[in-house]
Amino acid sequence: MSHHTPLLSLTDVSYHIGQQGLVTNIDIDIAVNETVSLIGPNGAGKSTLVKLILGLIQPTQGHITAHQPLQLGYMPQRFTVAPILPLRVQDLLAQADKRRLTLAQRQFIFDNLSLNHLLPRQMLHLSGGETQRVLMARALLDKPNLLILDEPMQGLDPNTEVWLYQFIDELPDFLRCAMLVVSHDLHWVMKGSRRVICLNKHICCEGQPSELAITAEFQKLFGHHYEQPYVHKPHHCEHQAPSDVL
Ligand SMILES: Nc1ncnc2c1ncn2[C@@H]1O[C@H](COP(=O)(O)OP(=O)(O)OP(=O)(O)O)[C@@H](O)[C@H]1O
Repeated sequence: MSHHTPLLSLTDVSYHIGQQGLVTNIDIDIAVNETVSLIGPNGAGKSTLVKLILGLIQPTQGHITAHQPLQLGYMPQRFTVAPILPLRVQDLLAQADKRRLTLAQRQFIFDNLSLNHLLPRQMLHLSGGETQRVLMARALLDKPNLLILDEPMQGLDPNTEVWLYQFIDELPDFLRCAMLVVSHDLHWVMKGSRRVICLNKHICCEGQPSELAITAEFQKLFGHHYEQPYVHKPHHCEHQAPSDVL
């Protein structure tokens, strides 16, 4: 299927609570295997849009159409486990549908996310970065055709962050999928070639990063934070080989 085969369309979607429009008149098309970055200030409606796509809430206006059977993967912004609930990493991951990936493919995910030693551990006792890796694995094990990442880099140290961005940029063929990445990391968003949608209740602008920075509304929202092109500087360290990054 080509990059331009449509996967999902939002048509004039709004979500209101009473008189308040959380998102309004949203038109978005996502193609098969396309990566789209979603940015916008706090309260812009990004999480609301994600909930609409996940089907957790229904549009109060407009409609959402899947052009292919959707298999959604979702990596949440936060994951909290009640302190009294025993939940091991392997218990959480066991919820994925085992028929969708081969054993070797599942092992690829465990190996690349360095999860093998974490499997017997309690979710409650994991560090932030370890939790993110488990949540990423959980989303991928379902072999989604649309993967939604909600601020996936929160709480990650710079090395792990660089590594995780690279991981999602270079997913192997068997995991290739469309991605919607909610991000506050303008530097990552603007250095890539992925389509960017800037939300501020409505879509205030969208396009390739090179086109985006020049629109007036974008400048107003982000101009003061986005003055210089980003230069990517992984923190090299004599004592840490790239494979030790995790
Ligand atoms: N159930 C609700 N009832 C009332 N207001 C809500 C509800 N859910 C969200 N809101 C409000 O809607 C607005 C959009 O919220 P949303 O969480 O979608 O924003 P966001 O772009 O994800 O923000 P952030 O970057 O801070 O995570 C916010 O002002 C929020 O307070």
